[in-house]
Amino acid sequence: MKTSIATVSISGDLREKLEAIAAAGFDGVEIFENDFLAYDRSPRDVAVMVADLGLTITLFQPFRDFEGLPEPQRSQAFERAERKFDLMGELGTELMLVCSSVSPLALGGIDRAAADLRELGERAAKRNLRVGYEALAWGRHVNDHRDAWEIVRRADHANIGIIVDSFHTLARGIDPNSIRSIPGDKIFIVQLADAPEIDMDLLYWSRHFRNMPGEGDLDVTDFMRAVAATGYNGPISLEIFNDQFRSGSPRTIAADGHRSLVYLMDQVRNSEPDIAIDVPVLPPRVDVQGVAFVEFAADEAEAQVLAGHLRRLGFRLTGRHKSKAVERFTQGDINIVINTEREGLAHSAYLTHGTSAYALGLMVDDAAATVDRARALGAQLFSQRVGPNQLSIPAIRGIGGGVIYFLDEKSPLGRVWDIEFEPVSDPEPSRDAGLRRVDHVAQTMNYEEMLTWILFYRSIFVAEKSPMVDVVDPSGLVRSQVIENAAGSLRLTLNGAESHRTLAGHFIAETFGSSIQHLAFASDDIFATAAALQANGMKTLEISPNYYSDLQARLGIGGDLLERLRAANILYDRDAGGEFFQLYSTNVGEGFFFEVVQRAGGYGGYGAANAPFRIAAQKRSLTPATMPRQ
Ligand SMILES: O=C(O)c1ccc(O)c(O)c1
Ligand SMILES: [Mg+2]
Repeated sequence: MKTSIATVSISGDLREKLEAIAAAGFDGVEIFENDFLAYDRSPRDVAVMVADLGLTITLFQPFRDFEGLPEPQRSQAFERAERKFDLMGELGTELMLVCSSVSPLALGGIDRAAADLRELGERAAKRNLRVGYEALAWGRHVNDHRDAWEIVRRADHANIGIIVDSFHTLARGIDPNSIRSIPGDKIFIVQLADAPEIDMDLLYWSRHFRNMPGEGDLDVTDFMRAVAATGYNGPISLEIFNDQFRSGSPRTIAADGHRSLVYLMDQVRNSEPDIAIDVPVLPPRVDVQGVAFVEFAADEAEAQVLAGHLRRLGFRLTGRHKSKAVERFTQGDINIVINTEREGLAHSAYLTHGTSAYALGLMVDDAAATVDRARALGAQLFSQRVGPNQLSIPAIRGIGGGVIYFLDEKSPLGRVWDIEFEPVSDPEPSRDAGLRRVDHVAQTMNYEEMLTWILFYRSIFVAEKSPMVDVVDPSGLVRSQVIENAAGSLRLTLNGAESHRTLAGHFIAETFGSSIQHLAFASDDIFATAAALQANGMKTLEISPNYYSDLQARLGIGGDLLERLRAANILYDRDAGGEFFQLYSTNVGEGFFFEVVQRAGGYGGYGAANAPFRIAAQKRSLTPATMPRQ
């Protein structure tokens, strides 16, 4: 199946757009007329450029306000179409999109529109061109693909077909299964876009908030399944109007687009096994069984400081790497690795970001298949020279240039600790604090990167995203999005900072880029954990007394429980499923921190209601010299 993307989806001038589109691996491109008009080379030059990049032009668009006009506007519209047919000849493209009219002059009437399209088909046929008719969701008389199809059917001309666009259908809540009754060869091209669920004017929503399939909330897979059922085998083409993408990196946006189509077609193939769909077979989405380890890069001095934090959290030094400057700390099922090597990626991560949690190890069923899937989805593979007593651990690059390693039980990877590490007993053991496993990993990034990473995680792993939550930092908004699986064995929170004055923004600025900002560990008894942490000399983040007064008013928490929460600086939340308890470390460096949580019952959230108060407390505890006060 051929992939395509509209030039309007990418930032830059026409050359930059086309280069990024070719580099991302697309077969074709829709030339959005304004992108051509704004460019200063001739149509023939553009045709050569497109061909030199190995692309074909799948569509020229849009031709507006054509059908249903009275005279003299009707004749003028045909004249206008002839001029655009001339241009298409020079560009070397044979398909034009006519979108349904929004003109106040348009008269409406299905037969009138059909007659106009039939005549346009006659004119197009003389030049071996074809015309596809698309219902805009806000079209004056035609705003539903079912009406567009009836018009195309009545036009009854070989050179006239329909163009379906997932946004226009899904945004209006039209059942995409109505596409199944359209003959596949009358669908001239399929345009795809997703969008976040926002209640707003259709035109504004479409022009500013579309995003790549898989990044939003529309059921684009369901739409594409219906298209596939018609036997359609032309190009699938992204048409994404998005303010962020217009200012984003052309290469990144184009690469995300290509990934979204590979992912989408994989989903379609899996859900329509009886339809022959010409796309490569990928290993299935990967079920993550848990976080096997988190690896920090540090120098020797900072490794000591970090080890101190870990010991106060109840971790013990339990292993030393046989050939590298790497130590393993454990508690419950949690493994924390500190890497102080002077070469390799850990060292470059340290030089770039300072002490940082630059790598994540995930336990999966099949590490090799995981990397195969990730590669097919355009992820960058990572490997380093393997020394004696070392396994070659399959890995890909993740957020901020970090790494995600994969371990499995079916290969020696599951015995990595025995193979690569020498057991040691901690010379400075602290009290076990009852931390059982990693509850979640929080990654902070610039807001513009969030969609990229949402798509990255969702396309590779079995994971869903929950709605975006706005978290109020005293100095600005931070947007938070959860990626998690049903079992809760993969829980990632992605935080997008829009301002450098927020805690998240400060962290990105000080550590030179996106990375893991906090690790949350699960306890089965947070009060016992708090007592152990205190015995170990750990300082927890101090929460304002005002917070506890409100807890009493808001949730009716009183008496002994309120006192115990207040005394241990534990935050509390409740949802329909159960209760949630959280406590925080003070900052480790420039905004990194640890969290301890207890989920009682089936609490499914992350304490979003508490975030503003926790962030305010963290900002109070940062040194005023480095952290701008509001
Ligand atoms: O927003 C628009 O006008 C517009 C134009 C052409 C399209 O294909 C489309 O889906 C929307
Ligand atoms: Mg469209």
